[in-house]
Amino acid sequence: MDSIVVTGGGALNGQIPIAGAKNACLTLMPATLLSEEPLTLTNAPRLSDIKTMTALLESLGAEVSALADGSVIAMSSHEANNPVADYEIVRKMRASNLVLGPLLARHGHAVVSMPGGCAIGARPMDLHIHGLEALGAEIELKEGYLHAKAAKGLKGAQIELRFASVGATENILMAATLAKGTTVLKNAAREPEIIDLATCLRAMGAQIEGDGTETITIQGVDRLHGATHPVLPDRIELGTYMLAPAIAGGEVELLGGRIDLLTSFCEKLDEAGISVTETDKGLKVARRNGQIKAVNVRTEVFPGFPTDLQAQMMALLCTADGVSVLEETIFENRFMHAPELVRMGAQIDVQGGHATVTGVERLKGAQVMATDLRASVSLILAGLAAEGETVVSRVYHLDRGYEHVVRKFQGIGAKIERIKNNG
Ligand SMILES: CC(=O)N[C@H]1[C@@H](OP(=O)(O)OP(=O)(O)OC[C@H]2O[C@@H](n3ccc(=O)[nH]c3=O)[C@H](O)[C@@H]2O)O[C@H](CO)[C@@H](O)[C@@H]1O
Ligand SMILES: C=C(OP(=O)(O)O)C(=O)O
Repeated sequence: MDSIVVTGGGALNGQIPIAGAKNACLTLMPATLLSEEPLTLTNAPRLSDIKTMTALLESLGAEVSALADGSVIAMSSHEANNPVADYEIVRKMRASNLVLGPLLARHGHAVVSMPGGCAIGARPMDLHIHGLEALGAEIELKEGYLHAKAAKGLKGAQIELRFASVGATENILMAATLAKGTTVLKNAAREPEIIDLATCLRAMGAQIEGDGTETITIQGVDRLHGATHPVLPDRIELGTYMLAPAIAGGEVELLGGRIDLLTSFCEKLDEAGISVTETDKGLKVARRNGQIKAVNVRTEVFPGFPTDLQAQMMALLCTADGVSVLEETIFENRFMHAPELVRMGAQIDVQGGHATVTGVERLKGAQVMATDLRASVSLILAGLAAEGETVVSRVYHLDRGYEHVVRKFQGIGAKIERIKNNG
């Protein structure tokens, strides 16, 4: 298993281009199943999760080509007639569950392996299931697979989600585009990735209003056609790299970055003493003066502070002046980076969903282990400012969500390399 070695110290300066959003691309790709005509995505990120989604769609009979070094994904579901999403692929990535709604809408039945829990939480599927059942599907769990059928086709319905789940909103939205009649989805997720999906579906001929608000209305149509859609910039990759100069010093410009994708996060950076300025190419980030101030952070659904940036923010707060409290409200087990940061000299006390971080003057390099995608990158960020060498193992997690991660950090002057281990 490869590892990443970071040598801390030294300010970071330069530019980083922000890729297309993993979480948008992973929901845009299954949308191809809704049409027999081609769907092309531009600005796609080059990530292992995208390869997994490619393999899943191919297993369903779709044709998927990665063009222009992977930044364009051309898909055709003309021949996609297998409605079974196999455990062997689904188990690799939770987002595989996003084929359920499209398969059901297209074939009237679908058999999709339950994705199972993951390191950050149990992540059940009840909201996806209840929503699709409200559209007229009958869903049964048999031998680890969700067997869904809608013999008479899907029908528009009024659905209110108990929690504004991103994935459930996406599955229901996609299924409802081909249902008969009107669907009104209340307490829908409002994340930018939902708006991106709705924008793409509209380009394919869907009738959707209200995306980005709590109520989405979908008027079902008979068929969707082909389209070409640019994937929106990755706000989590953006926020991650914004933290690099915040932690290590220097000034970095994030090309393609937008404040509207990260308003709560930018407000917290401001409170912590980090300046974020809009430029004609993106965002520039630097410390306002030497010291980082302690801040309290509570993760929330959009437009609140994103859970996917909580680990990276914790890395920043480890060397802040004072005591910060981070509250994780989205996932029940998302502080696995804390004990690893403690190995680097951080002072963190985790009690249930709260982590209290008492800032220390300097972190110290150590051997640490990545436990999930965002935890991995938080350890790299911590290593950038630590004294000495930090070796992060199990970095395959990183490949899921950060394209050319080493090259991008090196581009701003970080001392970082990937050590291949073929053993
Ligand atoms: C591929 C993708 O886009 N992943 C993102 C998506 O995940 P994902 O779509 O899985 O996240 P959800 O918004 O669905 O999950 C949020 C919370 O709702 C719970 N829940 C969800 C569904 C359900 O049927 N029942 C239920 O109880 C989950 O266990 C979790 O505690 O949104 C998360 C929250 O912003 C992000 O961290 C992930 O990076
Ligand atoms: C939790 C994440 O992804 P996924 O939902 O694919 O596990 C993430 O991107 O941080």
